[in-house]
Amino acid sequence: MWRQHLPSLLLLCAALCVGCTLALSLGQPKPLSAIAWYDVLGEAVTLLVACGWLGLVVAYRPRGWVSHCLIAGTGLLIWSYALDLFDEFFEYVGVDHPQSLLESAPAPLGMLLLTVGVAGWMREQRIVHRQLSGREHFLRDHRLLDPLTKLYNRAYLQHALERELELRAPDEPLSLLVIDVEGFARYNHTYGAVAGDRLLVRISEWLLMRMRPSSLLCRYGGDRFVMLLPDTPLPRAVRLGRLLQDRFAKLGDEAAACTLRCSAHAVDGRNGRTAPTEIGDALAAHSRASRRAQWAAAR
Ligand SMILES: Nc1nc2c(ncn2[C@@H]2O[C@H](COP(=O)(O)OP(=O)(O)OP(=O)(O)O)[C@@H](O)[C@H]2O)c(=O)[nH]1
Repeated sequence: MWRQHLPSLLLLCAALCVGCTLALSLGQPKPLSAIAWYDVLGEAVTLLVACGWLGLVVAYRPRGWVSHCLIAGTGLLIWSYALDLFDEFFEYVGVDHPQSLLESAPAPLGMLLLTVGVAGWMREQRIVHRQLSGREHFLRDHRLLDPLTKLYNRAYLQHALERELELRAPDEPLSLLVIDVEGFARYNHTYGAVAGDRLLVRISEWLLMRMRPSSLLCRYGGDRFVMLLPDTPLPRAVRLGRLLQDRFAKLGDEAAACTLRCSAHAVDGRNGRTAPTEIGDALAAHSRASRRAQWAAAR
């Protein structure tokens, strides 16, 4: 993100160099005994904090007038604080007025720009919040969210897969990962449905933290989740499934009563294969694989 702000940063550096050169050329160094070190400490920390603000703005803000105001505002404060620090080490005999003008005038202007920038930032946040809550209402009204985990539900999965099949390039790989919590019925029975609900929410959050932002996690129903993995060939989806199974097994605590079973499926989407067919086949293959594994374990 910071590269977008390179011109503003270069301008700020140039202005600071000019300010420091002027301050150096106008002032005489003070003897060490005349330096007030507590003032130096306080002013240096203030300067560092202002630099930290600037760092946060350039690291996280996109380009635009709000960012320009924030950068210019913090830049002017940095200028003022830097010159303020300088006059702890230099004295300005006979040039007091130009020096104090150089040092003091930018601070109120910087504060003004910062205030305008922060007001713009808050306005942006209100707009983003309004849009997000509008989207959430839409999803809830159209029954596309699972009420327990707040993940998308099976209707949304079908809709998302249909869109993916329509829009993706023909050679772009696409996979589905079916994830089942084995032993969940026993867990429910032992600890109660409320604890079961809590475990489902925990597992959904755990899964969300382990997937790429472009993937989509849905609660298909009961203890079954489906992850839609765009741009993912089957072997990579298989590896992800194994990784999730292994990591979940190492989680310990109450989740140790259950295990995850994952199975990956390549989505073809050709020869008239629709989203419901692909999802249905993936779930059927998953159930067959689970039954086979359970028989093998029971023998
Ligand atoms: N607490 C809770 N339980 C649920 C919810 N939805 C479904 N269940 C229960 O989840 C269990 C799912 O059953 P199964 O799929 O047989 O569970 P399992 O023991 O993991 O069996 P396999 O997946 O076949 O290994 C049932 O007991 C359901 O009553 C829910 O929202 N909350």
